[in-house]
Amino acid sequence: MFTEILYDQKDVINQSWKRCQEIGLSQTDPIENSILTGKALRKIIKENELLIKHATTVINSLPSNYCSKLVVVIVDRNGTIIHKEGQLDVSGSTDYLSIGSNWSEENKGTNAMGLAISAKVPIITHADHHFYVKNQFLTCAASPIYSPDGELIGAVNISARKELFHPFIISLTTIMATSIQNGLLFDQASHEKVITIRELEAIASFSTIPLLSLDEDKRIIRANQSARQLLGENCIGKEFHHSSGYKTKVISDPFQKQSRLVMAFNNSPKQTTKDKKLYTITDIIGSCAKMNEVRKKVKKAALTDFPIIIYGESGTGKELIAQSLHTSGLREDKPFIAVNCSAIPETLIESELFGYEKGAFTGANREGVVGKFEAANDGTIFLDEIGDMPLKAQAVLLRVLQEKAVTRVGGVKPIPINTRVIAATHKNLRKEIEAGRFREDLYYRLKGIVMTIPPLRERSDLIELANYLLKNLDSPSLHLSSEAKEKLVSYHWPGNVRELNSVLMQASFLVEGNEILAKDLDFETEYERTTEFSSEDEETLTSLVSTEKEVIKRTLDYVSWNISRAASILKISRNTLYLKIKKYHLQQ
Ligand SMILES: Nc1ncnc2c1ncn2[C@@H]1O[C@H](COP(=O)(O)OP(=O)(O)OP(=O)(O)O)[C@@H](O)[C@H]1O
Repeated sequence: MFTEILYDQKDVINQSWKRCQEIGLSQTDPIENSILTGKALRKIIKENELLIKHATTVINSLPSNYCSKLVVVIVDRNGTIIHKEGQLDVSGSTDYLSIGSNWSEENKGTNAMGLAISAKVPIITHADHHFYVKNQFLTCAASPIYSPDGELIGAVNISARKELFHPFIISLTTIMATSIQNGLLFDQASHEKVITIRELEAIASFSTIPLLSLDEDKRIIRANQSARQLLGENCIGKEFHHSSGYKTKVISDPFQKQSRLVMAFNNSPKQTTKDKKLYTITDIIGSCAKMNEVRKKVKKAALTDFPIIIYGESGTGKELIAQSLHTSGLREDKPFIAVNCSAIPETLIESELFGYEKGAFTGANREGVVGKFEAANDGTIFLDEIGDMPLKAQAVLLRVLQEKAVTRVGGVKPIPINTRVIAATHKNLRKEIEAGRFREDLYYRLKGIVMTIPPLRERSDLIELANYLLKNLDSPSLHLSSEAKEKLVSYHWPGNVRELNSVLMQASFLVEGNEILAKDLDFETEYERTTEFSSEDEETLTSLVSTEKEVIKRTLDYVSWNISRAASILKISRNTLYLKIKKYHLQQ
């Protein structure tokens, strides 16, 4: 049994021995035994305070007689022992495995702690697996410990005299490492939504609970090791989708309670604004005449309650302007609610905008739901992509604007609404009216002040904006060479500021040194693909269009029509994806 269990680890141990020999260690030499003490020790203990706190909790949960013949230690990411429980049954060597000693492979030769840190695997080193003869009386098992962000932060190790070897000791260190990780995750995620996930077909293969912490946009902020095994090591920062073959259970969700409270009772609006970090007027960068004009209009319009229509191509900053209008105005402390009008399915438009009472229809949330208008009461509602709103939905919207009240689906009592309305679109609404796709009466309800955001290619302050965006990337010392500036200025920027940001991000990754050269600027072909084709050969055009349609359909089907996920796979914005679904009449 013993050899079987250790078989997989043989390679790891052999390679470790090889490294020890390569760096000139000799099995019979005295072992390096310097020990950190005083200020230096206090410093690393302070740095690892949280790790020690959670490790202590886990160790204390072991039966009290457990540590009588073995010792449990925690090492930091460099292999230094920062916590110890129990004593080794070694006569004359009471300070074996003492706090402050370093058990990295370079110092102590092949050993479980050192290997758990360097090879990042749970490992047993038994008897003569240890490189130094002096350590061969030991049997040790260690498992690495990761932070909720997936960084290796240390290891938990159990050691005993070799006669006390038990193969299951490695399971114990692994369970302890997982418990410590979960403790850290819960600690750090106390204000976040934490869920556990189960892959439908693979429940049995994972013995520990996969835990995720999500932010309000359902992005993964933290994940324990089991969750990363299921979702991939690079899952942090990605959106999590309940639909993709996982069963989930909410463990704690303080922010949902909070936002429900805000939405239902509207009694903590300052927090809503702060939580969502809305843009303010100082975030509008650019000093060209057209942007100065926009900024002037924003300042003036913010102090009124007139409805506003913002025109501008995709990525020009319409939402930035809408948020700045809100944060510069009298409703600054009240909610700002954005609605993507092209994204709401016709059948759900009323429940989305008006909300619904409990039990209003099959599948409805049991507690009922607050609609967008009610959530935006006293604040601002931002109707994005208004030009893409289906006609039926337009009729519903018109009703709210006329009546200044909403009645929840399944409810009877009209709720008065006092909301500032800001709409935005990349379409010419006049033309849409002429084509019969937009209601004229709605247009006049929405049209108070009109603002047009210039496309980036018409702005003379492109380099100023580029410098600002560069500064906001992680490397503030980066700057543009004169050829790079010329290349930026001569490009036509179909994706506007959003595209500029992504080109600079890519350049900051490609650049060698601090100066971004023209060759580092890689313009996105995706934008080329999404622009209209005009002078193409008709056959090529048809085949390109049908290929695009096919790829989009296949991707949507693959992710069960999860729009965010499909957009992320296709590397286009959600809005662009909605436009394409519409253009190609794609259906689920
Ligand atoms: N003048 C500006 N100054 C600073 N950042 C800007 C400016 N204009 C746009 N941006 C940035 O560009 C990105 C796109 O802006 P935003 O989402 O407001 O565009 P949009 O017109 O609403 O796009 P879409 O129509 O595709 O939703 C954001 O990250 C925004 O912060």
